[in-house]
Amino acid sequence: MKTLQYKSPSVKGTIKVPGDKSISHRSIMFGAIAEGTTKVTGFLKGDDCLATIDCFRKMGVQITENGDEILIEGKGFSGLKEPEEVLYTGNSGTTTRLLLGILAGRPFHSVVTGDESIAKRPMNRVTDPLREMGARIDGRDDGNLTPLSIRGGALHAFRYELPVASAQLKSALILAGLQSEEDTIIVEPQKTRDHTEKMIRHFGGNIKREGSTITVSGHQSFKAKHVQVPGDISSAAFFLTAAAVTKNSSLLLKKVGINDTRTGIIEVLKQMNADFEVTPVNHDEEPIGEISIKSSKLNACTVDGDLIPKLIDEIPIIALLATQANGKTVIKDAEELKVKETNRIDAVVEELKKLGADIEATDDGMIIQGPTQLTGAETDSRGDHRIGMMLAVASLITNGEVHIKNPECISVSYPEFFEDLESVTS
Ligand SMILES: O=C(O)C1=C[C@@H](OP(=O)(O)O)[C@@H](O)[C@H](O)C1
Ligand SMILES: C=C(OP(=O)(O)O)C(=O)O
Repeated sequence: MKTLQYKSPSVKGTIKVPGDKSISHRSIMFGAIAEGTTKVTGFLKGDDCLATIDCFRKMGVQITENGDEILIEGKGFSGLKEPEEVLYTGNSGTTTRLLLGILAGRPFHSVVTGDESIAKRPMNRVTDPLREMGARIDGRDDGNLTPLSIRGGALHAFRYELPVASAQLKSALILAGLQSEEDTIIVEPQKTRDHTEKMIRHFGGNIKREGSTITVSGHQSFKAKHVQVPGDISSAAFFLTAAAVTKNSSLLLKKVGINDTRTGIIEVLKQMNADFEVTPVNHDEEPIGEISIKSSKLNACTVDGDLIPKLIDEIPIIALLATQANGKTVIKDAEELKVKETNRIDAVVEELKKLGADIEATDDGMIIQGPTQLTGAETDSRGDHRIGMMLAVASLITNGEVHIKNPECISVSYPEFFEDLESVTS
């Protein structure tokens, strides 16, 4: 249990959030399937990405830590060995789903399982199309739930329209497609984060995009590269909110990834009239920027449609922002929240209600009326890192203590979160 109480704090100073989780996972995967030594700097040493490292070590890939660097001795797709042990993906949906895409093309047997939250998350969105490509996959609920058993092998030509906007599903099919005998064509209903596509190009592979259609050719091989992981905008969102909702605040966030498939939070801050500025500092494939933000007088807004995939993980903290914005904020088209680490519609609504927020769940999102003075209460992260961090930021503006059950889960994406929060609050 964590107890937090602040008396009218300001959020001030400079902060560098840890590495991007999505890019960190992919850096290990591409380092493992490339040939040569890949060096990764800025890697997120959170539980989820450490689970990815562990899975590839179990397939015989040598991965070492050298201070701030991770070194991966890749030997190509064919260098991956049949694991003797179960591949344990912990709490990480990204590890589980992307790994399935790699395993689908490997000529060996493996078993993938995760924690009790992963055991409830739907895997058939990935296993059904991978079976159509030629992989043999079985598991509970006809291959929908972990543990999953995979026997990969030759994959054939495949065209698939994704039934759901999911970068994990898209990436799993791309990773399988890279090993296929023929082309794989994937059509996205909405644009989702494109870190996999960018990493393929970075490692010397090719992938084409025309409108919403992605074409991946098979039998690709990659050469080791240096990957520099930018700060995670999904982690930055908690501090952007902390500064915007508190008085006399002024915060600078350095080296934040501002890939335009991830900047939905920036668009929401703009719509809410927040006092902030984004300054790009490079123009690389994965762009990086500095974001400065001050205490803000916020207006309510609508968050929906194509914006949702660009901020899907930020919705818990956007809900908190909305409790401080003037008017009715409507979040819709976000059914995917129901299949994250928790059902995040229920978790956000029920936990924020405990703090006195005026918030209602809908079938595909939530409606929040603001501004409200929040009050202290007993709350529960429910084992979901993003709910835990949202509740911790909420404690900055409650007029009593906030007790958070199971705060440890925050180490999934942000092991130093409480130290960083401490360092910018006064
Ligand atoms: O591809 C990725 O790295 C991720 C994709 C998103 O999931 P979905 O693909 O399920 O939307 C996101 O919620 C998750 O935190 C990371
Ligand atoms: C949904 C998330 O991650 P994953 O799907 O990888 O568990 C998240 O980090 O909010």
